Amino acid sequence: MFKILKRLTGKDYAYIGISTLFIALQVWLELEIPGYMTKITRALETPGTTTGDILDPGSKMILYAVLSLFSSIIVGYFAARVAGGFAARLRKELYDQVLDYSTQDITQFSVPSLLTRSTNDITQLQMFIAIGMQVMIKAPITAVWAMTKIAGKGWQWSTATAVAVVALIVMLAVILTLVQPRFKIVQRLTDRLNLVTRENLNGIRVVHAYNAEKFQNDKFDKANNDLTDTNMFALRALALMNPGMSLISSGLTLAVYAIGAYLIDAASGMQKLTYFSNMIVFSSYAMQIIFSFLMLSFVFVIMPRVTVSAGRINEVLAVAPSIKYPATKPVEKEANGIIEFKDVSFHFSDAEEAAVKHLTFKTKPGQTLALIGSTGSGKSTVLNLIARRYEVSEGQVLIDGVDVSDYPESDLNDKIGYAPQKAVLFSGDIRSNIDFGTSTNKSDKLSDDEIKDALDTAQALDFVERKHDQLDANVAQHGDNFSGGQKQRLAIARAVARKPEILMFDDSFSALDYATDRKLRETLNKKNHETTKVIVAQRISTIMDADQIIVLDNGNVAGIGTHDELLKDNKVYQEIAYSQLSKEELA
Ligand SMILES: Nc1ncnc2c1ncn2[C@@H]1O[C@H](COP(=O)(O)OP(=O)(O)OP(=O)(O)O)[C@@H](O)[C@H]1O
Repeated sequence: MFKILKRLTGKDYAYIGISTLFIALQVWLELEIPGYMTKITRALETPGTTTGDILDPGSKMILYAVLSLFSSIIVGYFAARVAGGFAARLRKELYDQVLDYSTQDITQFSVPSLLTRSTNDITQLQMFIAIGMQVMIKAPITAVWAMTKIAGKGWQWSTATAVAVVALIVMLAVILTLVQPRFKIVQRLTDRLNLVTRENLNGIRVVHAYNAEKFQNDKFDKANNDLTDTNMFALRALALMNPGMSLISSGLTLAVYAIGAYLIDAASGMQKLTYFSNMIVFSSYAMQIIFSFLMLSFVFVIMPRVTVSAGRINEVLAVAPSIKYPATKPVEKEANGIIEFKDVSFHFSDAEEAAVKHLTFKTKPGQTLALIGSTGSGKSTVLNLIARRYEVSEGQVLIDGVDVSDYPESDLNDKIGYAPQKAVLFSGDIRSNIDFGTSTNKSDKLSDDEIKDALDTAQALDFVERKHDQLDANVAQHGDNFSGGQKQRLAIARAVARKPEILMFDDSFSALDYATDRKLRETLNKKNHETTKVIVAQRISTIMDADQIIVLDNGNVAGIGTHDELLKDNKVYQEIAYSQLSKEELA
């Protein structure tokens, strides 16, 4: 927790300092009030007192109460500023950190857990700072100040107050020991509930189509009930705090009056009046002390959760992105668009077998490299290795003669235009989805003609032009208002518009009909003949014309060559080819 609070800035500490001054003022004003009460009590007991004698201390009491209210408003304002600003900075830091994570780093936490950490967990901390600034500073000042005010007014009363304070501390300690471990579990179960809900909402169509509502509901109920049960236990334990506090404060009042009754009874003459007014003042200050502890207990109620939340946020901040990029640009040794794999193997950390084994190949600029193989054979992994989304386990991946790990991130990204297997679109319009991100190869703002040219290459122009708003046509979240094939074409256009040295298509042509698939490749070859193209495909017809085809089989390289070469003597390739096309079509 303290580690995370180190992020408070000098300005925050200045605000905390100002708040402390106003809190001290507030406490002083509040502690002055019982003094006026004594004056009023004494005046009432004194014969010949007029209304004017009571009006003066009475109006001062009201004035002090109003000033105290204004002080607390000012403190509240600064507390909100510090807490809100701190939460915003922390959220940004967390977000930036997560954005730098590689796919593998993210799997350490899971997406729903990262979401809970950057929302719910940060809100807990924000609340803690806001309440803490008002209460944690005020309570000790009030308690100590009030104690000095009552010191020497009667050891019997002081002993009663000390007993009440010890009873309070013991009660808080017991309850918090019970509650703290539960809150740790609560945050984990909140992650789980988030995960199940997210999964259900994302897959809602499949859930309905398979009549799987009951199965999914049961999953949700389990996550929900687990969370509720754990929360209930913690909240029930915390609910004991209020009655416990009432019991102790009422017990103390009772003790103060009982002791007072005994002392007054034993005293004589004016001494009786002194004891009486001392008792009134004492009970008022004693309540201030107990009230300070009551306020502190609010902090202790949220403290267990906040400690867990701070730990969870620290966990994310402590995981440095596993892929590090150098800051300076390397000197390229070969022409643009040359990809070379030197005996590359890659192993997922949680997998038994390598996903890619001993792959060696080299492309020429403008060439088309194709990857084919059954599902799970390692094709997407090869693309991820080229873009350094994954770090090789063995061997070396080079682009233009330089190891990919020697490129700064943006330089490497500038070289590559990537259309992923599952097209990813962002809410906005077509223009913002095609003119996406930055690259040294394109202008900051693409002209309509450039965007249309990319759409034309991707065979997407016809359906975009049919839209009423054309380039300004709305794109919903995830591109849900477009068909699968349309989404893929828009994703291809986005990659093409980047004008990279290397274009990578991960099964991007699978949702296209054969004619569009062929036309797209022909246009690509014509307009982007200098660009190296890497195509992952399941269909032989998509890759037949490639300059180099790599056949993958369960991570192993089953063969590398042209279509004719592989068809002649590569068993795996022959199997795939003959299962899709006739001998005449393949010839
Ligand atoms: N994040 C991951 N963690 C562990 N193993 C993974 C992960 N992603 C993929 N794999 C495994 O690595 C192997 C290669 O996966 P890859 O996605 O490269 O296959 P692919 O040939 O592209 O398949 P497809 O044609 O179905 O897209 C598979 O066995 C897969 O189960």
